[in-house]
Amino acid sequence: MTKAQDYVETVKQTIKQRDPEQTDFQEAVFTVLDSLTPVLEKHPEYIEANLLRRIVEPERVIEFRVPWQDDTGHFQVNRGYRVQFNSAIGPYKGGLRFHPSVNLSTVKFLGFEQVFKNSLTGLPIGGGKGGSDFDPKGKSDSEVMRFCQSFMTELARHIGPDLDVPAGDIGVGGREVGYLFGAYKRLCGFKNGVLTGKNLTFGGSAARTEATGYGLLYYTQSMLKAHNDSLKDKKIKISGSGNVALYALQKANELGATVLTVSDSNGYVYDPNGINDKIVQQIKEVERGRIKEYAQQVDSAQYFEGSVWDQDIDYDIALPCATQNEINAQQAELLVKDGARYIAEGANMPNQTAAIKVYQDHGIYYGPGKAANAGGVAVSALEMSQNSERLSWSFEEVDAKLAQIMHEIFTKSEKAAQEYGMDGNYQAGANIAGFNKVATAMMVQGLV
Ligand SMILES: NC(=O)C1=CN([C@@H]2O[C@H](COP(=O)(O)OP(=O)(O)OC[C@H]3O[C@@H](n4cnc5c(N)ncnc54)[C@H](O)[C@@H]3O)[C@@H](O)[C@H]2O)C=CC1
Ligand SMILES: O=C(O)CCC(=O)C(=O)O
Repeated sequence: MTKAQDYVETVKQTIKQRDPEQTDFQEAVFTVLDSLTPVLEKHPEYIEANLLRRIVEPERVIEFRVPWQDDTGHFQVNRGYRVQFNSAIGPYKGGLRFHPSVNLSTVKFLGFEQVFKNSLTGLPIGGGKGGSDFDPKGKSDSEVMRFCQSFMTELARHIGPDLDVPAGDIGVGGREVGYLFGAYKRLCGFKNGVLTGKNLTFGGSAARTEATGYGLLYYTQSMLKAHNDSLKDKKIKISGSGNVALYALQKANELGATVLTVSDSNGYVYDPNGINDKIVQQIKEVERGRIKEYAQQVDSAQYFEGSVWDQDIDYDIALPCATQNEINAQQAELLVKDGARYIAEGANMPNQTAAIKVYQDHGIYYGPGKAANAGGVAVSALEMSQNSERLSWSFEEVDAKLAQIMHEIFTKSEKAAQEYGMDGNYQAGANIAGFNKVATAMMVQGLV
């Protein structure tokens, strides 16, 4: 074992011992650490400075009670979190997730990923993430509002436009960001740089709603182009039907691909003629319905219970846009068998580590979430810029910057992989390129 390998193993063991139950967090961290061994060989000063041990420890973890009243008058309690992971290159930045599965391991894994993702955007944002085990599904607007108000009553003291700037994630969209902003304003006054993903009427950015899904397709375009390929006439499988999935679908249709599937946590719809994004938008964004309603409206579509990744059909590109660990090794084997050659992650960590190994073994081009889905946070950072200068840019201007940023993220990752002799390994490339900037910043800031 080299000194670098030995150091990486020691850091991994420390995490396993200190937080044995945080399996999602461990998965995210180990994937990054494994990519960094060659960087440590080249930079022994990072080992000397115990940099990895510091980088895997959040700067601050906030956990709080969120009491709220439901429509029947009963008092309910949820748990709220904000993990302020790393502020080496800018204020903490990252979304809030409201979903019953949220726990400390979830927000720590998401916060850790966010550090490297935000670095890859080239914009001055550190990494953070938060959320709650509150489930907005099935709740009335009034219940969601009361929950958001209570959540912000505690969170407000920990955030600010130059300190920590939350946004949306699963279960937190425009409605929730609006309620959270209203509550913050009553406590601290109108500072629109405190949250992103806001409504356009009070400082939201054009194209933020579309940014993660559109950005995913811009990244995928760059990846295909690197292999003299294009999206035209490609068959795509998308999972999820939320914010990321919907706008990935819309952009894929616009770019001439055929999207065969979308899904939710109950099942998926398959339409060999191509999924119509306007119908999905109406069902999910307007009616807040379930995806099976699509098959009730479109003759050529069928609805199936279960995971879309168990469906056996030929296709070219996989875009998982639902949630973490949605694809296991067996499902990855099926993807290979079905002829898919590219996979780019709209969701955060949708592939289990064993699934990624399958892609590597079969030469499937794999774009990791921290690169492929960075478009959302990139446009959030552009929203912060617009708030600071008290101006609003046009949709076309923001969209053009987004496309440029996604292209640069792909190129940076590709080059970093090449530099370390791992040509075509976009996962290692993204981890290394994201790490380099944060590492340099931490080294010159002394013991932080
Ligand atoms: N909203 C954003 O700007 C960004 C989101 N992401 C990631 O993208 C993913 C999706 O987020 P959003 O679209 O914003 O959330 P959303 O709440 O709008 O949609 C989530 C979607 O995933 C589906 N889903 C949730 N749990 C599932 C499960 N266990 N199995 C199958 N489907 C499931 C839901 O039915 C829904 O269609 C998450 O991993 C999130 O962290 C990443 C970057 C930015
Ligand atoms: O726009 C943001 O700050 C949040 C984006 C996010 O949560 C993510 O990239 O996973």
